[in-house]
Amino acid sequence: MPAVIEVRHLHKSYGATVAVDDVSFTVEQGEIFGILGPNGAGKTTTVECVVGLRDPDRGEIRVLGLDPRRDRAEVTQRLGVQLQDGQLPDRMKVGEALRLYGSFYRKPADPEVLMDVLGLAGRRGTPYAKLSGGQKQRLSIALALIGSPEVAVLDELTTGLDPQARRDTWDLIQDIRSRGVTILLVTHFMEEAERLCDRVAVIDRGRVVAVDSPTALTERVQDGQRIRFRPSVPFEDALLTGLPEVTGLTRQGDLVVVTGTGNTLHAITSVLARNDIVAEHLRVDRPSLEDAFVALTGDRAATATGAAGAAVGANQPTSRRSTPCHPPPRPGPYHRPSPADPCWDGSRSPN
Ligand SMILES: Nc1ncnc2c1ncn2[C@@H]1O[C@H](COP(=O)(O)OP(=O)(O)OP(=O)(O)O)[C@@H](O)[C@H]1O
Repeated sequence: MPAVIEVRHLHKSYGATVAVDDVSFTVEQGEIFGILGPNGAGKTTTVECVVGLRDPDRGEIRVLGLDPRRDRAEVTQRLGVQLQDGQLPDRMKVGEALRLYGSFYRKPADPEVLMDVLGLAGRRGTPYAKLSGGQKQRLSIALALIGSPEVAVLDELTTGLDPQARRDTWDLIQDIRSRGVTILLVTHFMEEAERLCDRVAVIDRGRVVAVDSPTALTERVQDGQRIRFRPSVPFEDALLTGLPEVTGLTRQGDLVVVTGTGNTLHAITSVLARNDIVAEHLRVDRPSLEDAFVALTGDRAATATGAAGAAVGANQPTSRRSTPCHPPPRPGPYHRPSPADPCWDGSRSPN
């Protein structure tokens, strides 16, 4: 079966800024495919080219075998898009927005069903301005799905949501995929990529540095496991750093953190025992996707970890671009390509 999305040697600059240098990947039917990368890596520019909102300088893109620029009317009918910074007029109601968007499509989904699935049924008559952040996010997903798309492109879909709303949204995305929709997902969140994505393209400085499943990416991390403990009595680093299994040792206050390969745990606990040292509060961490990400992209990807998911570059200032078609020139475009949308007709900010 041909790939649903094919991107080959995509290149896109904004003046002197090279946003996307050389990006290639394919997305197969029924996949949830993630694009992960630090701020400014070129993720949004890549998906904007994929959905036809930007003209690549070089490279080739096919979506369902179509050229997103040349065949844009057809691509628009078959591709649902939720891009960053979507906005609707404050007074537009949830039900109205869905009906309006549905009118752009040949085979619109039933707004009532979508509102049910997305937990918006009770909000049918609520104006956009009165929705919570999570409800706005769910509405933006509903608008991406109102055309019954075969492919959905979702950019930063859970940014700004609380942990529970984020988890609910993940369940929703899995449900959408189980209905046969192929999903291209841009994310900053490691846990999101790990939970949802079948495969991930890691993009750094406009280039793909790896494409693989989250598990396979994690397995690439050389330093394997990380062991933390509090020693019952002080000891010299050399006691453990001399072991062939140990690749590193750091101290965080009275906590010792050892990284290693092979059976590091056995090696260090044996040595400690022989020296009458008890490893208290011992914890073994397996490498995570975040470790793989940092290994692949270097220190630009310094991240914060947390139960709700580590955010790539969470401690970096957000680089901002001018999004296409901003401010929206007509009701509720969510910057989505629509035959009726001036955005779509090239009247937006320059490519
Ligand atoms: N319209 C634009 N005009 C000028 N520069 C832009 C424009 N859009 C993006 N850029 C620049 O291109 C580079 C890639 O931006 P892009 O938004 O594609 O990255 P990103 O990985 O999506 O970033 P983020 O995670 O912060 O959203 C950045 O240096 C950005 O500042």
